[in-house]
Order: sequence, then structure tokens, then C-alpha cells
Amino acid sequence: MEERKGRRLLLFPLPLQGHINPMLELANILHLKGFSITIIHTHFNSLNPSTYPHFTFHSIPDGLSESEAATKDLVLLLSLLNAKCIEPFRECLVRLLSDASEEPVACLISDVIHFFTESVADSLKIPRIVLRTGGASSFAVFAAFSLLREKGYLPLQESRLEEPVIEFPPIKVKDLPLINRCITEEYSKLVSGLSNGAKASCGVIFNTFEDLEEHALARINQELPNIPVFPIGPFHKFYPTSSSSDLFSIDHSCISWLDTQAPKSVVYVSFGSIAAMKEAEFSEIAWGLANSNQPFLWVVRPGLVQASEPFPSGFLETLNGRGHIVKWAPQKEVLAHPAIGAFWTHNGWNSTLESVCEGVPMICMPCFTDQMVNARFASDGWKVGLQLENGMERGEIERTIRKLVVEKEGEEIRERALKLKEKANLCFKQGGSSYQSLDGLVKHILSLESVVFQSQSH
Ligand SMILES: O=c1ccn([C@@H]2O[C@H](COP(=O)(O)OP(=O)(O)O[C@H]3O[C@H](CO)[C@@H](O)[C@H](O)[C@H]3O)[C@@H](O)[C@H]2O)c(=O)[nH]1
Repeated sequence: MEERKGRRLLLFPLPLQGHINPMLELANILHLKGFSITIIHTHFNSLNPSTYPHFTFHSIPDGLSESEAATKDLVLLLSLLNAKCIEPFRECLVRLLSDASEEPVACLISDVIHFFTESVADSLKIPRIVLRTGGASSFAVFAAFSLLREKGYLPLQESRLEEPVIEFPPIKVKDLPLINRCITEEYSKLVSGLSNGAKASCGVIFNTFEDLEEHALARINQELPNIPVFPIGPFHKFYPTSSSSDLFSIDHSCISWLDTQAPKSVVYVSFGSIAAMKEAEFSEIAWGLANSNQPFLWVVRPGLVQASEPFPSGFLETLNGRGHIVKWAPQKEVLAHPAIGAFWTHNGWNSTLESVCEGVPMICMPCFTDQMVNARFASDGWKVGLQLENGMERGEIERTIRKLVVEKEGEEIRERALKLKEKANLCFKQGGSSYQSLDGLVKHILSLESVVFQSQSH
């Protein structure tokens, strides 16, 4: 732990698992760099302060009704949070800024999707840095939506799906980050909020590293010429911690089950915290796994499939201990386990990065938004995975698993994944690109304080 800086940072995560994890990891990093940490969180998906006794927590009402909080419409949820949190967030900031018993606030670090924080922070004259929890490549694509419209890529046309997006190799038109290939007005508003919110910030932090997303980072530096950009990932590797920010309860039984399996044999299957699928798709996955003859560990989170009995009849009986199914796994520990041979993922950014860090080759099956971009980079950019291009069909699933885990054809992919792991494990060590960028971030935060002290003294 570095010497205390006598400064407090206010961190405001978006209340979704894939956003909470990296924000709290960033909080740990900055705490170890000497800052005091205050986390502001919504009642919706509220956090458990007892797992982070070294931070201060403040919960704000988000104004969501019961039905709004239960919505499966992600775009609606994000729009509602941006509209309804404004006043409670402002009141919370005013209280925190006027609390003379606490160390002075150096800045706010907000999830970039909470773009409403820009006007609140401006009105209170608090410098605002944003955290992009997704990758830099997908961010660069989001930031170029107007260009993509001008060039005719958007809205998507069925006849052009397989064409390359020349400005963003190796992305194809079908990989553009949308939901169900549609671009609604609400979605457009979110995308411009995200991009304009970053442009109006005092800095953008990315959970990525130079060697992984060099081109995208260079492009972002060009697009945001006056905004410092800090690629300081992979966050979870800097100072691994046992603190958990999981919204689901973790089933550790899978680790002792993995201990009984052969090295590099198990397919770990997880589609993150939001993705959902139809019963028919779920059934294809089940039979693809069963027919592959490889052992598998499958996370079937509540809500992944809408069915009272999700498993197809006869499936569980065929397994004979070859499959282990849990509701929520300790994913980072799982991916680091020597028994893991492949990760069948939806390519949420955290899962993608966690897989890269452990050298685990991926079976890519993106569901929506940035996941399409991440999956294309994993399969065609870094070439550390195979993408299921034709939906979920048991025969293709079985062939893809065997190719990636056992067959000669997958050997180069497996080797490349290990090489990329080496790079991932160098960047956060002394002298590495993320290590240096983190030093830059700390200096930058300290340089912002003249602005905030002036405003706090009024
Ligand atoms: O059984 C499990 C399954 C997941 N995880 C963790 O949960 C997180 C899931 O994050 P991610 O892989 O990014 O998936 P989503 O939950 O789908 O993440 C959302 O947030 C991401 C970051 O912004 C986006 O890239 C995704 O598209 C968006 O859906 C990761 O840290 C996993 O380690 C577990 O610990 N146990």
C-alpha cells in the first residue's frame, strides 16, 4: 500500500454485474495507491458494504418502480437510470462535498453509461473521470456511429451483413454493436450519451491493455484529442483480492469437481449476468455439450432460460458425472484452473479479458451490443477463439468444441492464447504499459484538485 494521499475519490458504478466488478476492482487499485474511496450505489442491485470494509458506501434511491426494476429491456433500464437518478445523485454529492469530517474529494469516477453525471458534476464543479467497463475497440465503434451512418453501414441492411466494415477491421457489418440488429431512437440516445459523456470528461479509464487494443486506443486518442486516456487493465490482475461484489451467490463446489478432471479438458460455459435464451437454443447447447464427449462446467444462472424445467428430457441422465452445472461460479478462479481447456462465452468484455489473462481459448457466441465486436476480435483479430457463426446447432457446437479442445486444427489457436496470456501478464508489472498508465492516472487525479478545492471552499 502506498502512502495515503489525503484525498477521497467518489466512485459511481452502473448497477449491473459486468459493470460493478470492474468499478470495485478499480476502487481497490486506487485505494492501494493511497486514495480513500467512497462508493455511491443505487438501491437497485445494491452493494454489500461488509465485503469492502476499507471503503465508505452511500446508497441513493433510483426511483425505479418494481416493474421497472424487473424489466428485461436493458436499453429501457439504462435510460430510466439516467433519467431518475439525477436529483438523488446531486443531493448525495452535495452532502459528501460539504462533509468537513472527511478528506477533500479529488474527483468523481463514474461509469461512462451514467452519462447524466456530466451535468451534475459540472454544476457542482467536481472533475469527472469516466470508466469504460467494455473494451476500447467497441467504444471506438460506438464513438463512430455518425460516421457509420454517413457511410451507409447503419441502419443495418440484411444484404450487407457479411461485408467488412473497412474502417474497423476485422469487424463485419453483422458485428456492429446493436441489439437484435436494430437501432432504435432510445438506443441511439444511449450511444451518443456514452460518446459525448466521454468527450466532456476529464479522462477516460479503460479496463484493457495496449498490446491487446493498440489500434482502437490510438483511434480513441485521435477522436478525443484533449482527453487523457488511461488503459490500465486487466484490473483484476493488479492486486487480486478475495472481496466479492457478486450479485449472485457463488457455488464453490465446481472447484473440487475441476480438481478431479484431466488438464485442459473441461469446457467452461457461461454467458455472463444478463444474456437470456430460448428453450430451443438452450436444448441445442445441452445436446451439443453432451455429444462432444468433453467434460464441461456450465453456469445456468436463474433467468438464463425461461422454462420451469430447462434441461431437455434425458439430458441429465446421459452425463455420468461428465458435466457439472452451477447457478454462479467463481469465474476467475475457474478460468485459472489447470483443468480448463476452453471457455464458451458470450464475450462480455470482462469474460473476454479474464479468458485472455488465463490463456484459455474461446468459443465465441455473442448475444448483443459490444459482445459482437469482442467476439470478432477474439476469433478473427487475436485469433484465440472460434465463433459459432450459424446460431446454436448441436452438430456445429460438438464439432467446434472438439476442434478447439482436442483436435490438431485447434493447436495454433491454443498456442496463440498462451502467447497472449504472456502479454497480459506483463503489462501490469513494473515498467509495463498498464503500470505506467496507472501512474499517469494517479498524477492526473492529483492535478485536478485545484479545480475542486476552489469549488469546495465556496
Ligand atoms: O458464474 C459466473 C458468471 C460470471 N461471473 C463474472 O461476472 C462478470 C460478467 O461480466 P461480462 O463477462 O462482461 O458479462 P455481462 O454480465 O454480460 O456484462 C455486461 O457488461 C459488460 C462490461 O461492460 C459488457 O461487455 C457486456 O456486454 C454486458 O452484458 C465477469 O467478471 C465474470 O467473472 C462470475 O463471477 N461467475
